Amino acid sequence: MTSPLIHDALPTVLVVDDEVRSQDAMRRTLDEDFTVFTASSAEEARGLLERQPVSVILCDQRMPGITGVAFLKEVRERWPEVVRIVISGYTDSEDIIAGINEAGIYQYILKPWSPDHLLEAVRNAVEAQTLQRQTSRLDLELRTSTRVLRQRTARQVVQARHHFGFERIVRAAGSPIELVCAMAERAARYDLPVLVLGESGTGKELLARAIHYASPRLEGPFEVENCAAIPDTLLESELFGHKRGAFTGAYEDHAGLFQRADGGTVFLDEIGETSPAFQVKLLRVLQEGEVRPVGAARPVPVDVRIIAATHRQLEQRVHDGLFREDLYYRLAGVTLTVPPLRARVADITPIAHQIVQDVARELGHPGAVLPDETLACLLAYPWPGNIRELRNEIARAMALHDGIELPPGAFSARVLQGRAVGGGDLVSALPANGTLTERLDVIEAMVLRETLLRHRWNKTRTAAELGLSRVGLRAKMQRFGLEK
Ligand SMILES: Nc1ncnc2c1ncn2[C@@H]1O[C@H](COP(=O)(O)OP(=O)(O)OP(=O)(O)O)[C@@H](O)[C@H]1O
Repeated sequence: MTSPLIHDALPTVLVVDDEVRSQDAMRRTLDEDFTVFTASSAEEARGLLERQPVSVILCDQRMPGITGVAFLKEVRERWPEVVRIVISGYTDSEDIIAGINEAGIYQYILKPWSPDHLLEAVRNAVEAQTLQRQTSRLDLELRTSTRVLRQRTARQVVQARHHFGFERIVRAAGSPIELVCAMAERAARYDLPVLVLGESGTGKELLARAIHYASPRLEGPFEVENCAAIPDTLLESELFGHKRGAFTGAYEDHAGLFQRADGGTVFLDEIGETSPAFQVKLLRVLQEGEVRPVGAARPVPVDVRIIAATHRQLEQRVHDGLFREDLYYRLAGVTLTVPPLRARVADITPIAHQIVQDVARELGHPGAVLPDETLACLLAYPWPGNIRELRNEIARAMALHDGIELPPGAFSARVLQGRAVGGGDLVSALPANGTLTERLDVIEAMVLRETLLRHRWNKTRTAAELGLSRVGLRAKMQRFGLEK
């Protein structure tokens, strides 16, 4: 065995041949471009491979005790990164062909070899090894970053679950939204489409998110599209994607929201506003489980759960021919109705407190206190814009009012007038959805609130005016969350 002066910059080649003359010939050919080691037997070669990193091994097929291919098979198992070349005469070719796959031979060179051919073969082998190393490094980096990404995703999932779970839906004990949440939590477990009905600002999106994070899809994305916000043509490309050149301005392929949400949930808000043409396309996606990007020849399979929402009476729209019946039934696997805020007066106080905290955090505000007089005022207003309106009112009052305590005067005239008339206009205050009992409950709560306010929360006088016993009045106040 000979060990050359190791030249750091040159790749290393190990020549294994029991004939010293062949070894020398190969060394002379390769010496200028490579650091060449030689070994006269498999035994010697093993010793060297154990001590010395080698890029390429050139092995004669005929050696005492072991064939080149059999030895290279061992090399493959123990030093898989070494690129293997076998050198043989014509008569050996059958053995080589039989073992070539098992030994993972990069190339075999026939004797008599020409120096140029040998040099080129070794150069190519070194290049192949460099590429292989780069690929393995990239592969490792990819696997590591995917793992980091997954870990981060798992952490984010826990956080998201905390931020968007059902506990984020603030409500008073006994609130009608409790029943909605209980149904939603059950529905979340099964891969059924969900249709969420309710007026604007009632928390339909919040409920949809909670469903996603309580579902087996929680690690997948939750993608939101407001179908009323963009014209039909854009909506199609936004949801289903488009191919480059599909229309003017489509400079690149674009993955649509459905593809981005693969494995997760798509929340389609304001579904009632979509055109009949778009409804047909959406129906096809739901039926076939695949989307066809605009301008694409082939559809792409997608695996998403759909939660759709609307403030419209969707069944009525079906009846009026404005919404496809077949699509309606596809979307309405489970239908949940979020009651308006005025139908759950008991929720106003805890939600208002939560909003104060949220807004303080978001605006970097020191925080605010809502005195009883202000809460009474908030309770008396019918909140046609629901929780979104409540949130806007509180944020505005916190931003504009000096001082921690927010008196009724910090709120807009609309809200103050609501208090003055004790519940506002009855018709506009009525919920758009719900059973007769639910709607009558809203009216009952408004009448109670108005009378209580007029009598400055004096229960004896309020009960007397309404023909109730004090105990009866207290029970109703409790039921509707009308505690001052
Ligand atoms: N129960 C609740 N507790 C606390 N915040 C709530 C609650 N419900 C809704 N919100 C808040 O009210 C605002 C409006 O809610 P959301 O956007 O979910 O309503 P929406 O019904 O989807 O409205 P739209 O139909 O207009 O899209 C959001 O800021 C949301 O965080």
